[in-house]
Amino acid sequence: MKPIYKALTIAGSDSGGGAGIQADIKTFQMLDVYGMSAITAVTSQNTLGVNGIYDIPLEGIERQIEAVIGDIGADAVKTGMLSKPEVIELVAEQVRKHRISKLVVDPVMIAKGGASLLAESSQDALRLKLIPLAALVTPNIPEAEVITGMTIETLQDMKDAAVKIVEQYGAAAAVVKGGHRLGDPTDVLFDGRQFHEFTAERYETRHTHGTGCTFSAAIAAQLAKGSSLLDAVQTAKQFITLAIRHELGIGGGHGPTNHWAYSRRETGNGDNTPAIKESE
Ligand SMILES: Nc1ncnc2c1ncn2[C@@H]1O[C@H](COP(=O)(O)OP(=O)(O)O)[C@@H](O)[C@H]1O
Ligand SMILES: Cc1ncc(COP(=O)(O)O)c(N)n1
Repeated sequence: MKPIYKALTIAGSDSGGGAGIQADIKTFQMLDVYGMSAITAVTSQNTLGVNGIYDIPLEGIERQIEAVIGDIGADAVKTGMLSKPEVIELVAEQVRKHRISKLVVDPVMIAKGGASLLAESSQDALRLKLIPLAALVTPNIPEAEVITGMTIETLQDMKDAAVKIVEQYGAAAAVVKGGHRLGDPTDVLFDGRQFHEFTAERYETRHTHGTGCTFSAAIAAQLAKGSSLLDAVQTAKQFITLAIRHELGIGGGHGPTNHWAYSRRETGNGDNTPAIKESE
């Protein structure tokens, strides 16, 4: 029998199903990984924005993590919306306690509609407590600017930020995502030794709700299955590029991406694997 690989997401719930826990579990499932969740906050949210955030008490978050890891186990863990410093500290403690090495930290800060998903007071905890435990941190450009205090405009700035997250803050690797720059989006991975750039064609769309969650969940899924970091990021880039290109067009605002597209790419309901240029 094939082994069952398992991944846990510690993140917020998006009632609209496009980001957060829902995006993560859909992505795990499409990549043949058994998905589990520890919910940090429930958001009432749709493609138009977030109109309510209901934090789960710390004890509830801790119990979800203990319940899952204590019984089922997780081959990889990813984090999303953690909102408060106490939550970040709790998650860091759990990661250390359970010796989780394949930890992907997506430093979610602001939803596409502008709602803040991370208190400003959490930024230090993120930098000092969680990032040092990460196998990979996956900031977009505004998040990388907050973490590093740098202004990021050029590809070189993205590289410098990735290096700072690794060398100064102690993550094993960082990928700075380029979706917020103009032109074809290039993501820059620094693995502690080398840079790798992943460039896909930009698809003009407003339906990019949950792109960051989906991308980091795909990386976590691939790591859970034993992929190298480089292969995991490459697959995740293909997964997110297809998911964006095959937009579902749901809702009146920033709609979700298409989590089916990657696994249907060879059966006619998707596309062939998109061209993604990789350079060092
Ligand atoms: N319009 C687009 N077309 C193709 N790829 C995109 C587009 N927007 C974002 N991406 C890719 O989606 C992923 C998430 O992007 P980004 O927008 O930078 O982060 P976030 O969703 O966290 O804000 C990255 O791999 C990025 O390159
Ligand atoms: C619960 C939750 N978590 C994360 C995001 C960020 O989503 P995006 O990938 O669009 O920045 C979100 N909108 N809601």
